[in-house]
Amino acid sequence: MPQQIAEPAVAGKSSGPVIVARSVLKTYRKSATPALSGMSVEVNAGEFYGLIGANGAGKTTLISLCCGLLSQDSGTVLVMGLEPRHHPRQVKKLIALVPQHIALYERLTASENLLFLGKMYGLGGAQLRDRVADCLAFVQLSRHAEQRVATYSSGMKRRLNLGAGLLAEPCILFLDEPTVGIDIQSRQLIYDNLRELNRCGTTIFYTTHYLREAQELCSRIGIVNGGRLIDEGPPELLLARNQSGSLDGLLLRLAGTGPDDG
Ligand SMILES: Nc1ncnc2c1ncn2[C@@H]1O[C@H](COP(=O)(O)OP(=O)(O)OP(=O)(O)O)[C@@H](O)[C@H]1O
Repeated sequence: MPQQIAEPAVAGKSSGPVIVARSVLKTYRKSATPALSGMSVEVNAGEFYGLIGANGAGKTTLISLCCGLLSQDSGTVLVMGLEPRHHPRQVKKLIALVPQHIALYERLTASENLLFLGKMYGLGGAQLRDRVADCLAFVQLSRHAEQRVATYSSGMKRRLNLGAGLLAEPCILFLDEPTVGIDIQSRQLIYDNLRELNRCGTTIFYTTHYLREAQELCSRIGIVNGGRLIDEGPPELLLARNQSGSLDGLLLRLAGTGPDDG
């Protein structure tokens, strides 16, 4: 079982959607086709929401908009009622992003990485040291706290990447393919950690290519194709409604066989 982690201050106490995207359009500069072409999705407080879709479907773009890293061309994006592009600082206090790439300093130890990041979040002193210890324990890396990240396996780096995302006790955790390329043992540990976080009230918005994983973890799944949501629902309803035995089959049928299918 993962370590208990403190419940976020506001999470679980509000009801209604905490993430809203409405008719969002986004085309990258110099790109001929839109990355998002009328994306609409709502995620409620306390949900474990999974977004699945082919490469290039628009998942990372949506997360980047929600985290205030990009601006949409039109449409609405709200995170806990705030527009990330207009209130990036307030939104950043409420959320954390665990990106697809490993965002860690290889030459620093695990604790040094988290201490550095914690200071950037405005934490300090005993509070910061406690948070670092809690986050390392949560991802079961306490024993390797003083080891340089360069010596970590990819699974350990992924776990530390997740631990880093939890430092500021976010109300909403955005995870962009957090388990890509890691072994089943480390993946299982991450699943346990995420379930525990969600049980404690953290809303999780998550993208993955491991469809079984989405089916196992998520209370609701959205299927995105060509920059818009084409179906969504609890996994079992989604499968029943589409008379499909597996999410793989459903995704292939609804979203085509690959990113070039249009
Ligand atoms: N910085 C960028 N500049 C131009 N085009 C981009 C940029 N980032 C993404 N795109 C394009 O936007 C579309 C959506 O990309 P996005 O990364 O959001 O998809 P994704 O669903 O997250 O894909 P993956 O599963 O491969 O991570 C793709 O066509 C992609 O080529």
